[in-house]
Amino acid sequence: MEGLISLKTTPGISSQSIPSFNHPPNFFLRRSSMDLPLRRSNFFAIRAHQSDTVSPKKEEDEDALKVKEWEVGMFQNEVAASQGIRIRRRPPTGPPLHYVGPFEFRLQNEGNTPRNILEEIVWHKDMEVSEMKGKKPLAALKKVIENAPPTRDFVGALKAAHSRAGLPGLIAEVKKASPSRGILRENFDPVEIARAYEKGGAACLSVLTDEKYFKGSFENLEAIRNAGVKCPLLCKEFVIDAWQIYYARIKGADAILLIAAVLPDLDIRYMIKICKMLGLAALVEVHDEREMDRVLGIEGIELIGINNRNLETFEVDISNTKKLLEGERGQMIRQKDIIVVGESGLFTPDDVAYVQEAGVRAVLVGESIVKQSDPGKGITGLFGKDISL
Ligand SMILES: O=P(O)(O)OC[C@@H](O)[C@@H](O)c1c[nH]c2ccccc12
Repeated sequence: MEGLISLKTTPGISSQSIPSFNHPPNFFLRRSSMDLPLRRSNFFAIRAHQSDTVSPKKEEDEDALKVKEWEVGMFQNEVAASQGIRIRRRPPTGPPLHYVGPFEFRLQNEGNTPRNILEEIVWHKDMEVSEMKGKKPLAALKKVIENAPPTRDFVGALKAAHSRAGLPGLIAEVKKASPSRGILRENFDPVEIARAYEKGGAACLSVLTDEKYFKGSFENLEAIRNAGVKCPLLCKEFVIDAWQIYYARIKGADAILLIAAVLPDLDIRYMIKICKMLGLAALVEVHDEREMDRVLGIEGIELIGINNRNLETFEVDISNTKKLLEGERGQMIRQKDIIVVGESGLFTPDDVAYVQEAGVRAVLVGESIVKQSDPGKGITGLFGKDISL
């Protein structure tokens, strides 16, 4: 049985004063900008609070707007679920409330506990982004972007590396830690690692910016960009809000990751448009056939990453890349001239040859090269030869 985790009375609101409502009480708006959960208690508390200052007509309009917002939120969650997206968005104020007479109480494990690590990361990101947005509003970011140096051609660099060496172009990842592997490198100097990767023949770099789970940062991204590293940079983030794309752009990103397990199609479409506007490449990441099919239905995608790691369970299986590129899917990818990136769990020249054979033109590698005392030499070990020549 689930535990009772809080119990309190609500001043001014008794169960009798709450009109019945057809919507489930624990439904939350998805958008982080609308942080107020429109449960009936809040909804009517807002009304009560406003009633002496707002005219009845205005109040009615505002109520109608709140109900509409609630419905739109419900619709968005339903759309995500219908696309097979299992990752739910964070309930803004914890577990849903229940009422017995004048008492409110909350139950544990009732939609308030993340079901897996990806969901936990996304819920934490929701809070982080709301806070950062407050400090740096979009309008301010847009001003900075007006004077920002141009982006570098991420896709072009991968294509050039692939046709030059006849091997998958390498996106080398600046990665200090991960939730599945813990700390990968103790003495971690992001700029030094980035320079070693560049010297070792990487076509592009990936820089983790998530702090809590991957011990990365936007400062790392900015420092690598400002250190004169020429490889185009992928901002490796959990993007849930377009604001993050603008922020990545001002911190020096040339490309950004969009994870299909987290984002509904409409969000991916919208974010790809923003990327194009800002001169960024979008690497759209999939893990299974369903996500691949969704993404193949979206116009304008140039780069698809196949993650061999399941972000919900951490299981790694490099045959996933092969599986997702077989048959009609592979055909469609070739027709559309999409560059596929094989991601995660690649350690040996055999691994690289295996995913190349499966059809990738690029690979994204972290652990196996970042762990080496000289990450540049790690690249030589990964490919079985010096690719910097
Ligand atoms: O360290 P690896 O197994 O070589 O994996 C690198 C990269 O693929 C992995 O870090 C990654 C792929 N997709 C992600 C999404 C979020 C965070 C991390 C990732």
